[in-house]
Amino acid sequence: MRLEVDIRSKSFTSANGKRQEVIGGIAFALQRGEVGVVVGPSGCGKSTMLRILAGLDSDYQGHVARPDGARLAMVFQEPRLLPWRSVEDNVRLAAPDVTDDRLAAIFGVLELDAHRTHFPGELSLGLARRVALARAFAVEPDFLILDEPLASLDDALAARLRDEIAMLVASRPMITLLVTHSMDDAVRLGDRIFLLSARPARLLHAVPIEVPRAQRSNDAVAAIKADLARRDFSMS
Ligand SMILES: Nc1ncnc2c1ncn2[C@@H]1O[C@H](COP(=O)(O)OP(=O)(O)OP(=O)(O)O)[C@@H](O)[C@H]1O
Repeated sequence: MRLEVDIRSKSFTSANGKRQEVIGGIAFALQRGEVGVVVGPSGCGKSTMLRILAGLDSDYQGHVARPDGARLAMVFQEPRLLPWRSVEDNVRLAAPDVTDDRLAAIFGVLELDAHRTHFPGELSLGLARRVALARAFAVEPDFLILDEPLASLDDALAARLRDEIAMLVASRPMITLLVTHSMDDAVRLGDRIFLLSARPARLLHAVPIEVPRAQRSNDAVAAIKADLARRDFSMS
């Protein structure tokens, strides 16, 4: 089971008819069990790339091979919950085959048990993100895409949710691709970090993180970040 990405070019035509290249060359492969983290400047084309990988946009030059029959789950920056359905129904509608035990386990890890009967309008952004993540994991995906799942949360909440994501990722061998602006999150969660240039996005470096995720203490993370800074990976 392998994801192969070779996007040579992707352009949009703006309202005034001008073509604008958004992706200028991104190629990598991810194996089952691997977590790839994409880091790049704002507006460089990360969400555009994720839409291509998810199969939502086929208007590009290049080739993407998703694993045959792979079940895909995607968590967008905004949680996109059904407002008139409870938390539990939002998850069950997306994953009708989920067992009560599996649901309880996911809600347990994501600290959602007390919110099963709440409606999306009653939830903070952090809780709504958790529900979107619960929905994604309930589907038991083979390929999981997370677009900035920790953005706009305060530091403590982001750290908790990051640990919860790490726990859920460890519970299932899938291909995970996560986008973030934070080198700290990238180093804590990734097996490989893909550093993109400013628009049009090109893959500048694919950096493996050799220390196993479970052994990434604060000290280990600080050392990895210092090493990356020393190697001065330029992002432009
Ligand atoms: N449907 C579209 N039509 C025209 N231009 C688009 C479209 N979607 C995205 N763009 C442009 O493509 C560029 C890249 O957008 P994209 O959302 O992929 O960047 P990003 O790296 O995810 O940004 P951010 O870090 O801010 O989330 C932007 O300049 C955006 O305006």
